[in-house]
Amino acid sequence: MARGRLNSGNAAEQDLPKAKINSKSLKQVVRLLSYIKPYRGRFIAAMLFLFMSSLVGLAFPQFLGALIDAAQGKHKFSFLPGTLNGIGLVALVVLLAQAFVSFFRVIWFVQVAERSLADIRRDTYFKLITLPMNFFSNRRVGELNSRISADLSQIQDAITTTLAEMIRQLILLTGGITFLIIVSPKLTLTLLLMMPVLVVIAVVFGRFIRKLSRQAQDKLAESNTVVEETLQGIANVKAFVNEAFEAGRYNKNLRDVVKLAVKGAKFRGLFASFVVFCLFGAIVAVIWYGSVMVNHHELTIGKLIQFVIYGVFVAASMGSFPELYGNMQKAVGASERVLEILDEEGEEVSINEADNAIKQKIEGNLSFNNVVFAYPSRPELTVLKDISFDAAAGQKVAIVGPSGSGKSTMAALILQFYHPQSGFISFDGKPAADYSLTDIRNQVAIVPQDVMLFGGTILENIAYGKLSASKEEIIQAAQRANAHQFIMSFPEGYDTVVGERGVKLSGGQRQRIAIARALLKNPAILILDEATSSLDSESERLVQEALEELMKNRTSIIIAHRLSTIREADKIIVLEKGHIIESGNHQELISNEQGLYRYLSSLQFEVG
Ligand SMILES: Nc1ncnc2c1ncn2[C@@H]1O[C@H](COP(=O)(O)OP(=O)(O)OP(=O)(O)O)[C@@H](O)[C@H]1O
Repeated sequence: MARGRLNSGNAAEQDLPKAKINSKSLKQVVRLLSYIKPYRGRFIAAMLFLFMSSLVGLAFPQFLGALIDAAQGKHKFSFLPGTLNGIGLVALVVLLAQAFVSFFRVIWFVQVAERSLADIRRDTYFKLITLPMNFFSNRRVGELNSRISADLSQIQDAITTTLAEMIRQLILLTGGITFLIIVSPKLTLTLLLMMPVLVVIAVVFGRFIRKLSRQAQDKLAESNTVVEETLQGIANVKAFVNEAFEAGRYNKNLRDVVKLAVKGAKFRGLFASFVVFCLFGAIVAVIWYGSVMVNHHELTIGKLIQFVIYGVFVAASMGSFPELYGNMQKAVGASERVLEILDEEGEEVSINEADNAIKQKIEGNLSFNNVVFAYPSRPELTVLKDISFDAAAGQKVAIVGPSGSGKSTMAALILQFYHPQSGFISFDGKPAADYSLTDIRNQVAIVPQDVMLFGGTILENIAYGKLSASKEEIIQAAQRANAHQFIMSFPEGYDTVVGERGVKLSGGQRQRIAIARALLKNPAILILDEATSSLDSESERLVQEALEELMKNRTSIIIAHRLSTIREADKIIVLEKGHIIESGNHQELISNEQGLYRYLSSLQFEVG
């Protein structure tokens, strides 16, 4: 039982790191708060209502005091009616007003937070997907994902709850203390001397207990690792007859968990006794001293009760600050991480589709001019060393070479995923820098090795090549890509859902979908990253036919793994360790007895 409580708590929330709140971090938060600007009218109204409902909350002890005094025939509150019914009626009206105000306050805060958060989410997501490729090689997808989910949820909580709650508690605290002083400065002094000490002790104690419970949690996780390890390696455990050893290991861990949990329980018990003693002690002390004052006619009973309730208000808001502050720290940390993404330099891609339309046409002439390149994440390894070659419009150029020689890197450079450290790539004789990024990517298509299909219909997946394509265009592309027949063999045809929750397509089928996609895009330059995994001969024939169709009338750069498919290429470039060591057509290269191409060919088929 004790452990159940000890281990409770929202793990995900606990995991979010807290940040220091200082002027720099607050500036960051203010920047993020600028997302509230479009909804500021509603935000201000919500703040106003929050203010009002907190003030009305402060008025309730007044009503209670007035009611009790009125019951004793005393009329101490000049601004309220003197009769019991009169006071009750006013209280009811105020209550209704309070309910009304609270309703709108909550709704408006949520509306503002949801809308501005959706804006932040949209901007963060768009920034993420337009960041250069290099950004992604240094980060894990899970980490980026958590920024969009956990971090932004924390900020959302801060706007909807924490901020409002902090303001409310601040009003209750200052208002409460003010009323305490008005009711009885003497009693207030007694209370205020006790309270901060109690609150500080409670907070420090609470923190210590939380630390203990976290330790117990860690220990428990450790013991679970033992279970996991032994179950995974159960064959080993059995083969070595180590059951007793593992049981002993687990048992020791469990004993530690229990020890920690019991220690935690002791402190928890102590804490509970302390709270009960101090809390009730404080109340008893105040009531005792207050009663003495009532006896001496320094205070009415109504005022005493009022005082006790305000005292509870003040204590409760003092007690709520540490948690609110902790949440604020988490939100500040989350804001910093989100802003980090928003501040990154993105690629020049517009969020408006219309802006990304082709402005400068590319005929298909491509050349590499003394290109030298190392990945920014691994600057010490020069992947491409002084690469120069030309591909005239409509030509087929194949790139071959051992694994790791830099073939895919060349494709990444053509697509402008990265930029050379020296040298340049040009299209139709003009350096890539003279074109807009979207112009280049819109006119270059890639059929990758591993075709990624999105969870959607086959139709949607093909249309990814040209979002504006009509169904007829899509079907036509599928027919040219030898994909129509297999698509129609599914009961739902083009509306068949693919991916995790749908039909799983074979490698060859996925490739033909990718070819249909590329056909629809109709690029001037095509990059074919040949699949390494071999298909069966029928599937291979269908894919090869589709590829031939796709390569017609455009420049094709073929990253070839099977040399049989590139015999007809206009030019073959042989790459080794980032250098072009040979180039020419098949006949020329094969006649070089010492050449790498001839050697690679001999490994794959009889030299002809
Ligand atoms: N994102 C990256 N960051 C850092 N280094 C990379 C990255 N991608 C590839 N490399 C390195 O660049 C070199 C060339 O890789 P590349 O993928 O271009 O070779 P490849 O010729 O296409 O190989 P394969 O035939 O196996 O696909 C390799 O040493 C590889 O480790």
